[in-house]
Amino acid sequence: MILTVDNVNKSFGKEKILKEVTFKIERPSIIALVGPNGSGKSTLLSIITNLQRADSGEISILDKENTDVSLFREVSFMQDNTVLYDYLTGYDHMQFIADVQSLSKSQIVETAERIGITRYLNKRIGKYSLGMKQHLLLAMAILNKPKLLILDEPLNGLDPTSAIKVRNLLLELHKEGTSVLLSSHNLSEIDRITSEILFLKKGAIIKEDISQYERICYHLTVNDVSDAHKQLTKELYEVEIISNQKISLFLKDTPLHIPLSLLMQSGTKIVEMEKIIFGSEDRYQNIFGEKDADHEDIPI
Ligand SMILES: Nc1ncnc2c1ncn2[C@@H]1O[C@H](COP(=O)(O)OP(=O)(O)OP(=O)(O)O)[C@@H](O)[C@H]1O
Repeated sequence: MILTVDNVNKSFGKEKILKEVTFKIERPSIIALVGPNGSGKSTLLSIITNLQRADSGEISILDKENTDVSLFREVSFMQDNTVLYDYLTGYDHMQFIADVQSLSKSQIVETAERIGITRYLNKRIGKYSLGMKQHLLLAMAILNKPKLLILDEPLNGLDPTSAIKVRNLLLELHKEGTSVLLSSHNLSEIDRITSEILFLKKGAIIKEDISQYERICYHLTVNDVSDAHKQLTKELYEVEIISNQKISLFLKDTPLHIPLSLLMQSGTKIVEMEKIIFGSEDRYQNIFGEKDADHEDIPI
């Protein structure tokens, strides 16, 4: 068993943040923790990594209690960049971890290369951009090749190219046997990494394999919208007219060529086609919707 979270409760004052949170990671996987701002994701991750105490409940990692100090060699937690010291260099931060865990200098060099931070490793953190800090934090977290890698918003502040690099790195680490538990607001990136999602709603976990909700939608620009709509609905396809030239066609298991040939045989001209995948974003809207005002951002 990689991680067991059993009946975890946590309140701050009168506010109950986590209510009987229970879930397991049984095999090496990538799991995303998703919820609105202030829903308790960071609190849960720091409780799992024993940086905060739960009011009640039990947590074990790799079949040891999460308070077991020997776990620091097998588990890493990437927190936000407030853990970095402005007057130290990136190398100093990596060196500190290497010293504590008896890792070699060559591991620092290799990891820095892998993440692509070598060129600024000797600069002070005060001169790092947000994205550079995120890369360094990630390098620090994977330096010890952990069995369980826990990441709080690893995609925060990354440009699209860097986000793709980080996504590919997480997929590679997973192939190498690392389990990844990450919180993120970037649902389209999450869809590309995993379909296993823990939604945190009003303090409780809703665990879902969202691949069951994944649907592909094609926006088709056609010469005759109402005729195309008629032909497809007659064959029980899910279709919506979105403008006087465009329809949306939702497919789950049917190959695209079947409805397309149906349209062409009935004389419809398809001028343009765009593919859209619906996954966790759809599900997020269903679970949290706009009416869930419990965790609305409060203007300061
Ligand atoms: N040390 C603390 N003392 C009091 N309240 C706290 C403390 N830490 C967090 N909270 C409150 O607990 C709630 C959950 O915070 P948390 O940071 O875990 O949420 P989050 O889901 O990670 O949010 P975000 O997505 O905005 O990062 C918030 O209402 C926050 O104000």
